[in-house]
Amino acid sequence: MTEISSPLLRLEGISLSFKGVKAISDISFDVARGRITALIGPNGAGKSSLLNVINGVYRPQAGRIVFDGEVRRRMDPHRAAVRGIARTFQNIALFKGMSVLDNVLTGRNLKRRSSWLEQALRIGRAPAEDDAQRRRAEEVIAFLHLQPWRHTLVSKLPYGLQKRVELARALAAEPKLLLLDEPMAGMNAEEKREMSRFVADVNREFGTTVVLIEHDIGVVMNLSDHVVVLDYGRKIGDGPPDEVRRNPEVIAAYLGTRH
Ligand SMILES: Nc1ncnc2c1ncn2[C@@H]1O[C@H](COP(=O)(O)OP(=O)(O)OP(=O)(O)O)[C@@H](O)[C@H]1O
Repeated sequence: MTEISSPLLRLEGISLSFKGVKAISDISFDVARGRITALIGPNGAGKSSLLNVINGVYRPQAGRIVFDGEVRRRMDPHRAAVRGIARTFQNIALFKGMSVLDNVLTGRNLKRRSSWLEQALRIGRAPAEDDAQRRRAEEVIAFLHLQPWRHTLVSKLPYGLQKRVELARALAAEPKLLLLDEPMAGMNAEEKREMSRFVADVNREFGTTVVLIEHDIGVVMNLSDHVVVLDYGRKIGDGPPDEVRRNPEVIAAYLGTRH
């Protein structure tokens, strides 16, 4: 059995290159269960690549990943989703021609037990399952205050709301680990505050462990329990926000004295 006190995710010596160009060099850190970890660092530091390693989109050349007690050289995207890793993307990846509700329902696909045929003909397990899936999707929509737009096409929504729908779809999968790639990018200060509150609420209400990439240091300091700093693919800081903000190497990277 997995110990509650063990980290939900452990990265050990992860290195990743693209055609010989190093994107990530020997990165190790732990993500504690039920906490919010922020990944920060200048553009091109390797943050998105690292999320792609965690959910199995990229295959690291070295290192290993321990997720919820299971050790792997690499994750496989489907297996990562089945094991409870959900993510949102820097450039929103929703079905723009579908309603908010239908998008959130797609987040529940892995939870279905009925066969394709049962679903197509609405027989067997399908009808009861459809009702249960819909109820769960509606709960997530209510939790994230998206009810007024349940039947609105995603393409008709302003950017900030689309980001929230993406969060809803990821949450609908009931993940253990939620990976958020710049959930507040392109938002104004009020929208960022609102999104921060939603992320904090998700974490508190459902105990979901969160790893997020964020450029706004104010948001990071307020929201996260733990900060990991990357620069040129290397880890240059790892600790509580207050400690990391005093780290001279982090200050140098951010003030641009080495860039
Ligand atoms: N698919 C890819 N093919 C080749 N190089 C890539 C690929 N993905 C990322 N890289 C390179 O890897 C390095 C890290 O990029 P990554 O996108 O992970 O950084 P980042 O910290 O997320 O940056 P940003 O804040 O701009 O999103 C960069 O030099 C980038 O050009």
